[in-house]
This record gives sequence, C-alpha cells and structure tokens, in this order.
Amino acid sequence: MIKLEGIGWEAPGGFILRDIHVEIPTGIYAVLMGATGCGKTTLLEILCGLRAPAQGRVWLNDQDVTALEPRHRQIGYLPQDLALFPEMCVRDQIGFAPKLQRSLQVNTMVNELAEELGITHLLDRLPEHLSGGEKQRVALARALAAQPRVLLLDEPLSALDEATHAEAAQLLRHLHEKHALTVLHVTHSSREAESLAQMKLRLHDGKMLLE
Ligand SMILES: Nc1ncnc2c1ncn2[C@@H]1O[C@H](COP(=O)(O)OP(=O)(O)OP(=O)(O)O)[C@@H](O)[C@H]1O
Repeated sequence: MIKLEGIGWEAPGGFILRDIHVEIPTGIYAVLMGATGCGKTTLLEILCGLRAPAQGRVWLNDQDVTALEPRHRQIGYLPQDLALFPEMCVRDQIGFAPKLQRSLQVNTMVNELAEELGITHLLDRLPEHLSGGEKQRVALARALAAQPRVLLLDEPLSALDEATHAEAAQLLRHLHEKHALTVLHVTHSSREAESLAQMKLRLHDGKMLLE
C-alpha cells in the first residue's frame, strides 16, 4: 500500500503542492498523469525519501516511513534518466543492492533477474553503449534486486519505439504480477495508462484526482 496523507511541498521558485491525499492499495498498478511541471517527479521523490515534504505523512504498507531514509523504505525507483552507475558493469549494477543488504545469494539473484529481463548477454558490459531499451531493463533489474515492495517508475517507456514499447509494457505487467508489487508509474501517454493502469490518477493544479 502507498499512502500520501496531507502532503505539502514548496519549491524555491514558488511551485506548490498542497494537501495531497492518495491511497494505492497493495498489489495495484497505478498510473499517474498530469501536465509537464505539475509535480509528478516531486511526488515520487517524496515517496522514496529523496525529498522531505513540508507537511504530511508518507505510509508504505501500514508503516509511517516519513522519517525513514530512502534505503530503509523498500522502494525500487526508476528515475527519468535511469541513473545507472557509469563505471560499473551490468552485473555489478544489479548486484549493488543485494551486496549492501549482505545477501548470501548475490550471484544467483543477479543471474535470475538478468534471465527474467533478457539481459544475460549484457552482464559484462558498461552502461555507456547500451541502447535505451537495454538501459531501461538494466535499471529495472537493479531496482528489483533490492526486493522492493513498491516500484516507482518515472516515464519508463517514453524513449522506446512502438514495438519495443509494447514489449516493455508487457514486461512491466509480468514483473508487477510475479514480484507482487505495488506500482506507481508516471506517464504522459494516455494509451500507456489505458494498457497498464488498474487505477488512474491525475495531478492537476496541485491536487490529486482519481480518474
Ligand atoms: N529544487 C527545485 N527548485 C526549484 N524548483 C523546483 C525544484 N524542484 C522542482 N521544482 C519545480 O517544481 C515543479 C514540479 O517539478 P516536477 O519535476 O515534479 O514536475 P513533473 O510533473 O515531474 O514534470 P515533467 O512531466 O516535465 O517531468 C516544476 O515547476 C519544477 O521547476
């Protein structure tokens, strides 16, 4: 479950989010839409703890995580730019979180996720020369390796051509089910929302609306 309770936030330039309330039940794939600059990324960053709200509480699976550091929130986050580590091969990117968590099965986990996402052949490559779709799969595998309960996706399919887009949407559906994730996916595409959303949300004028 993802719950935002009375979230407020103000940017130095005057942009304001006021009294945002939303609850996404456990296991639901929610899609968030809204005009450019309306605060979608800001909300994702508040959820994962990269920004602190000025007011309100953040709840994940019945736990108030407002004061918890990002690494303790069990959230997988795919930022718009994917934020892959430039100097690290794909194998180490995926193994990064399991190593931090001192998992005894880092190699098994990396190999299983790489197979699931179809990137086994990329494990020894650096991210620099990967295609957009390949980078996206690596970032997804890295996020899933932390065994998150919640997955936050910021325009994850926007750089893909039509055929790859359909395939990647299918992969997201599969991962959502297989890993029993609660997902919040930001997009500008209403077609994408139609094909993936079990719950549709819209941020408009600093308010969250259920569609
Ligand atoms: N650190 C900051 N300082 C000043 N303004 C900021 C800061 N961070 C975000 N903003 C402003 O807050 C507003 C919301 O930004 P945000 O990135 O959340 O929008 P968005 O809905 O994700 O946009 P897009 O769809 O274009 O990705 C924007 O007007 C942005 O310029």
